[in-house]
Amino acid sequence: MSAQQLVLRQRAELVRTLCCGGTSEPLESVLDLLLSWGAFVWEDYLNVCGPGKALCSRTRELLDLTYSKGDSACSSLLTAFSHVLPDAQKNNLNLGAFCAVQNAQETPLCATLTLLSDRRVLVAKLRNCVTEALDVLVQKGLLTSPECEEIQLPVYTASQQARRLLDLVKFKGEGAATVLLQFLQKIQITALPHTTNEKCIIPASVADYQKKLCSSLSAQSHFLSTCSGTGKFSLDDIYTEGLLELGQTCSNTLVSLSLEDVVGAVGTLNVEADTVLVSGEAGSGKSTFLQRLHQLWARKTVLQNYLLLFPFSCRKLNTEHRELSLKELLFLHCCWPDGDQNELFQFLLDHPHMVLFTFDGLDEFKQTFADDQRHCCPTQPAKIPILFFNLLQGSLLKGVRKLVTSRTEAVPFTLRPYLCKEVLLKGFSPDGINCFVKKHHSDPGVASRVLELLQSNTALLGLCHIPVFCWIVSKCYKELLGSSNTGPQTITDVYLMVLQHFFHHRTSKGKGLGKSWVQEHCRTIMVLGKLALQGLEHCHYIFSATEMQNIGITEEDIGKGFLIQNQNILDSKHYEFLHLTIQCFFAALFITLHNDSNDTHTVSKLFQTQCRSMGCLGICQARKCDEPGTETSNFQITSMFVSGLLSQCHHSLLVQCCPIQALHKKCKQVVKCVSKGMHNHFKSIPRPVKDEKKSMHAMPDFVWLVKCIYEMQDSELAKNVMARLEADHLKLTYCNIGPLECTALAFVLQHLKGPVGLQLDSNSVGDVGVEQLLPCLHVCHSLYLRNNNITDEGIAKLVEKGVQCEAFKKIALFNNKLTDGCTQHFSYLLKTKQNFLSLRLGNNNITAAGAEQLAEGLRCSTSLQFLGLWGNKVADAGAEALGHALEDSRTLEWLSLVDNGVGSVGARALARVIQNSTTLKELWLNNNCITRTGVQYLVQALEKNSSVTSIWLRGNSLSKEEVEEFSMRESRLTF
Ligand SMILES: Nc1ncnc2c1ncn2[C@@H]1O[C@H](COP(=O)(O)OP(=O)(O)OP(=O)(O)O)[C@@H](O)[C@H]1O
Repeated sequence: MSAQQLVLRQRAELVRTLCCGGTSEPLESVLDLLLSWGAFVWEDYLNVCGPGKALCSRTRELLDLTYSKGDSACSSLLTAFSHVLPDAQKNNLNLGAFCAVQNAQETPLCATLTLLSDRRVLVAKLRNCVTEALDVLVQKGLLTSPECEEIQLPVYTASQQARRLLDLVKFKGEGAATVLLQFLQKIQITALPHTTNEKCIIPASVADYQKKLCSSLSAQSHFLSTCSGTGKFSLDDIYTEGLLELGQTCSNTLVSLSLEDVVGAVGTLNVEADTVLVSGEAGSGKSTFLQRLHQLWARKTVLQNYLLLFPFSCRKLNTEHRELSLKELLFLHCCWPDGDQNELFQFLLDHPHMVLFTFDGLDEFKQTFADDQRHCCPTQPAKIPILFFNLLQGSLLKGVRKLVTSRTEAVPFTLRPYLCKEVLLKGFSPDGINCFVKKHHSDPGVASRVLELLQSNTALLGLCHIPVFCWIVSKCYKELLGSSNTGPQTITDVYLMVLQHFFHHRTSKGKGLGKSWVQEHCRTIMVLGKLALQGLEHCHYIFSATEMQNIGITEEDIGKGFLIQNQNILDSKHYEFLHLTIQCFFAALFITLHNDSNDTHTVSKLFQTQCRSMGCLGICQARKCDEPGTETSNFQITSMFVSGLLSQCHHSLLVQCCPIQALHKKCKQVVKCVSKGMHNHFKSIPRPVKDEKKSMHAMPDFVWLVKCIYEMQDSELAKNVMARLEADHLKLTYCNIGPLECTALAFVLQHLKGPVGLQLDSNSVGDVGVEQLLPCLHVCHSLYLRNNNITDEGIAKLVEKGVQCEAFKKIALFNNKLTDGCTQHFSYLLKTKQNFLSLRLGNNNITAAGAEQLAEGLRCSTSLQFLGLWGNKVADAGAEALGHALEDSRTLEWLSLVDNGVGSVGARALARVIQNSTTLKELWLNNNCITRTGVQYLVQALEKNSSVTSIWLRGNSLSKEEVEEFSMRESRLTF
């Protein structure tokens, strides 16, 4: 297909790809290349970049103009796309193989032309030293100060400033261009901007301040700060590495990031932005991660390219109502300088790349992020939200690295264009859970008993992937080990256990908890519950002593340990709940137990979907209506707790505090709300396109409602709800599904009327999650688990159950952690299940030995149609084993051995499959090392085959001439 046709056919995708990040940098980089390759002249450039045009219009203009210029310009355009886009985006486009354009350019004869021909490289170099370059040009009288100011207007990103400078210098002529090129040659900036400039002289006031910052951060981070009222653990003793992954991976491999990587350049999607987001669900360890980062920086163990680190807590920023300048904000909220403030601040302004800001809990910030008010002056006072938002955008202190944590579901859409990357904190891995429990219990006997208990209660083990639950389980180990029944299954069970634990341990010595402990502590529960609910309604998480007194909270109530003194506000006593999730739990207790006949709507209001945008319970007004915030997240957690508390199994406990009729009534309300919520969700499923199956793309709300049903442990409700679902395919990709969600999903989905395809790609299911999904495997005809950290262990359990499920016919496990250890299980599956259709194991770690194992099963299968082994390492020996096994297959239609180190020996074995098969349609062998001999086998086999439509052989060991020769001989070969 010609380049022009490719541009036309993919117009919508090309526009979407260039515009999806919300920044114009990719478009401008493409234009840089087109200019430098001579595909565009200056007028073209101005036409596309005309002032006031939206990004999409500019991109369309670019495509139109290039198309009108013909095939050669289009091939330059596609090449430019392929240079500029990250791999992940390129994968979805066909950019052809037009790569020789830039080489055609001759070495330019003069400096102004060099500015044009080397434009992309020059922009990259210059963006780190625009100020220095301007200084040189001004000193030589080649530019004026107003021209410099114009270039450095804060609305422009560093790259845009660099481009404006190049353009201006070009128009100034040869003299200016020569000076600029000489300057760039001299400084030879190759390193990233975030490395410390060795030549920088650090003034004494800055060095002193750094020392003070380090010692204050060391002190603050010594003890674990959240949940810290419950026995002081030093962070060193308890800190356990959590799983950190890039939000959007540029490659197909899952990378677990180190702490340095989180802040560093790895995974950057937008080089112009300075803000890194670390997101995760409630209790996944975001605050603890930041605390560890502060501690290690203060010890000079990590991130030493940042000379200064300013830690902020959004919870504390909420309490600041004054207008402050940036300088005041830094010094008042982080660390007060003893030396010369002006010199220190000036250093900061001059060396932004040496400074790191951290903001904990963006989701807790009262106002939603907005970028409509610009504030660029570092000395002018402004309201806190304005300062904060302008810092994140880079309008204030451009170049300072910002690290922000937030609950995933509360990240505002408007913030995305200002993020250089997103890192997901996914809680503990199975090893992490082991490690945490062992750290928590100094007695190894206790630790191993707790771990044994977790292994025997997989629902609880699933919960423990979230650190806050792991903490509760470890804290309440006595209750757990002593319990005679199955132990907690739901989050509500776990929080009830912590409630019981605290009341037990803070009750006067010798007096244990009686059966009627809820009744005994009803007053405390209700006053703390009221405080918690009022707090949630107002996004209020820190409480003054007066507020607490007004509600009737006494010293004795405080003494129960659920509230701890806030360490950041020193002038008077302020309290916060041990953890935000505990605040949600108390709010839920209040909603459940409060028995006011006038108040019949609280439960319904809590569940109403629209109430989450209007301000739940009618009060939360601070945020914009269309944005999710913490209140959404917190009210969702609260409603899960309400569902759990109203579960039949807790009635006997709660009836001590609330009449049974009232509990029944509220329970009915929850059932009604959940059913209605689900029903509305199902109603919104679009009709299927012709010839396609009806597919439900589940939104996060669906997962939340599923979790509510699970908390209620109400199978009847699950059955009734699922009876109404009419879909063949459930798509839950990128929905933060971990083991805990898998438990809830299986509880509900097992009641589906008929089998569906369940697509869970790109979540954190893991082996524990796989095990949790088993109860619903009989209603899955296809299971998609790409990118889910699954190992051979998970596969063993999956196959064991899978062979018993008649409907289960397809599985996709692309990009997990599978090795040869899984192939014996699949082999067994293929032998045992003679209706199994599709096995996709791409991008794992399967070698020839694994392929040989698999071959045993393949030989016996009379049903398999699709076999995908893309990106493994089966090599010739593996291909031979597979080839021999598939020789007699009467069902195989599609086989992929792309990128497997297969040579001509392997090709020969596969040729025999082709020769014998009457069903095979496609064989994918790209990126292997097949030579002429191998292709000859394939061609000969094709002569005897009429079913195959294509064999893909791109990227093998063939010369250009050989490719041409074979293309002529056999049109079904694709090179
Ligand atoms: N890496 C870790 N090592 C040891 N314990 C941890 C770790 N992360 C979290 N925890 C435990 O989990 C508790 C909750 O963690 P944390 O407050 O950091 O979660 P969070 O993600 O900030 O929660 P939220 O979104 O609700 O604010 C901590 O008090 C601690 O007990």
